[in-house]
Amino acid sequence: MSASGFGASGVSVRYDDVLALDDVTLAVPAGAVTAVVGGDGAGKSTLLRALAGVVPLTRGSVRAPGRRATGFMPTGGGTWAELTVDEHVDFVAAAHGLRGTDLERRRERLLQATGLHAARHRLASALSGGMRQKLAFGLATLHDPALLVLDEPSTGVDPVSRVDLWRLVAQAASDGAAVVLATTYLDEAERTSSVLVLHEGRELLQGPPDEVVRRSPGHVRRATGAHDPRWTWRRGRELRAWFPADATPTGDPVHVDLEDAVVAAALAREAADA
Ligand SMILES: Nc1ncnc2c1ncn2[C@@H]1O[C@H](COP(=O)(O)OP(=O)(O)OP(=O)(O)O)[C@@H](O)[C@H]1O
Repeated sequence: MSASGFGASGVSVRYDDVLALDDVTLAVPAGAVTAVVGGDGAGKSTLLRALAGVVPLTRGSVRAPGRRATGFMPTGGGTWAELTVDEHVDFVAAAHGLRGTDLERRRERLLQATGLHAARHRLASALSGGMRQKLAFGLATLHDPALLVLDEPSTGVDPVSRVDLWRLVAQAASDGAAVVLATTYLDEAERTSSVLVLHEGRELLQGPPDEVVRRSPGHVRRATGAHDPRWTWRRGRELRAWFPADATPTGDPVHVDLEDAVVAAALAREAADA
């Protein structure tokens, strides 16, 4: 864990009989965006909830600044259907003890940054999905948290709003926050400082995106002939095939990106566990 940041060290979390996280370590430095990626049930939400201090640890430790200096945007949540945009700001501001001119300055900043000025008197239930996500982001950052934890902030959001949200995330990091987010969009993760790839609660790969790509196990090829469907996946109009490091791969080489690297790492782990 870096001295100027936060993170998790050897963290395990068990829910009854499910070991959701198994000995995971992650540094979340200030002034940078750190991504947690992985498939369904990989443990992304559990790790973020552990960092936000809302789930008890079974083992390990978390270095975090405490609730008052943490901003948490839960997946698909953080807003209430029956409150207007302005009422959300009032509600969250009250929870942080913000009032007076300081509150009005922060409200104005949120409305400007999220483009929600014209919608300030609208109920959250009458906002588009993208507007709701931007509101949730604005609320999570209203108190200028030192640690910002975002669980799939752009999932289900149209491409234009995704760009807007990403700009807000990058701005929070350049303003000095330690930002950690879960995402299923590997093109987003590719733009972060560091990526943790989780699979069934365990770390598969970790590091700067280009390093993760370089360290991806085995060979990835464009699938041309008949390949075992277990080791094949679709990328746009093409099929990809994965081969273990000691195999002789067939098919054209491809430019491996983070998405290929993550799939390759998951397949390698499945092959090793089989
Ligand atoms: N409250 C809970 N009680 C019991 N099991 C849980 C609970 N929350 C999560 N799990 C289990 O823990 C594992 C990790 O779940 P988690 O939600 O952290 O994964 P995820 O990577 O965020 O996946 P998704 O994107 O599908 O939410 C899964 O097997 C899940 O079923």
